[in-house]
Amino acid sequence: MDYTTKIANQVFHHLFINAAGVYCQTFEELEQIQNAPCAGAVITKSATAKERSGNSEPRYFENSVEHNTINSMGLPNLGIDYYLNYVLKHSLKLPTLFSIVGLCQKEIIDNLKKLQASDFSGLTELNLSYPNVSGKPQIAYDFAATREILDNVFAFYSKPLGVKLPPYFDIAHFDQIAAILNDYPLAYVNAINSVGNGLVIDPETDTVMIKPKDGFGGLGGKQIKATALANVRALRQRLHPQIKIIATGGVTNGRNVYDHLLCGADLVSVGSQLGIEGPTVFARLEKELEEIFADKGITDLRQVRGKLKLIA
Ligand SMILES: C=Cc1c(C(=O)O)[nH]c(=O)[nH]c1=O
Repeated sequence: MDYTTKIANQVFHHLFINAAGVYCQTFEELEQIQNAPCAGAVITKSATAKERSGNSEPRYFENSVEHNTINSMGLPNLGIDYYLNYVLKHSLKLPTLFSIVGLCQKEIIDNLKKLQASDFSGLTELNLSYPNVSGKPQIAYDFAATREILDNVFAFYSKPLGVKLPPYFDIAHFDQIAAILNDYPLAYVNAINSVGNGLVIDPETDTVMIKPKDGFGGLGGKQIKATALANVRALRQRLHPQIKIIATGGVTNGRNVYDHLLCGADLVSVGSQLGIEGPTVFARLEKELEEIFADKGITDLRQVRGKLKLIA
């Protein structure tokens, strides 16, 4: 199968990319994705202006039997300069995306001004969907704040930009966020981030699994697949066709990848299952996907992308 896919100035030869936050904290982890068979791209951990240690532990739990995770990492990262150094100083095998975040609008703008002034020429992913530490809703759940930030960003940022979105659960919200995003020259959207503020309990001890926020954390893995598919589908139906879609959420096997393609995904990112299985996951997913293509006689991605069928 020819997986060649273009987003802005980047050409991808495989569908898969790590989800920001997974296998991308350090040079070593980033290189493991660069060298992983069937990986199509790499993205950095969402970077703040300065290094952060993140929340207290335990802050992550994976159920490898059920392919589910919960996390409240608290934005640990080595700071924007570390990741800039990585993308500018090393010969990168794959298209490498730069994830940016800010605990306030000023930090977002300052981070993007630094990228704008740098020699980085790849795709930037503005994460609008991390749990906001100041107790307000996540940025992308505040539609006025989202519009304000994108107005301020596109007043100066001229390099290709995508945004990472949280899951939406209301048709009116799909309509509202798409109407905002369609007003900007976005290269892509990445949907979805973890499903916010879930709760997992240890049956042995009647205790929450993670310490931060009294156990509330972002959900990932199999449990969020239906929500992820719906968000990819709803955004594909509403966004201008030039805004591409990186699908994230619930990918644990080739069928899930196929379903995201049916919903309109251009690329597919893997988070929880990558963390559970390691970088060999991409080759397994691609093999399983090709078995499905063979069964269905599919020889071109255009026969699948966006081809979800409805019931007449
Ligand atoms: C950037 C912080 C994020 C984090 C985190 O560092 O806690 N966890 C997520 O599931 N998604 C995020 O976007």
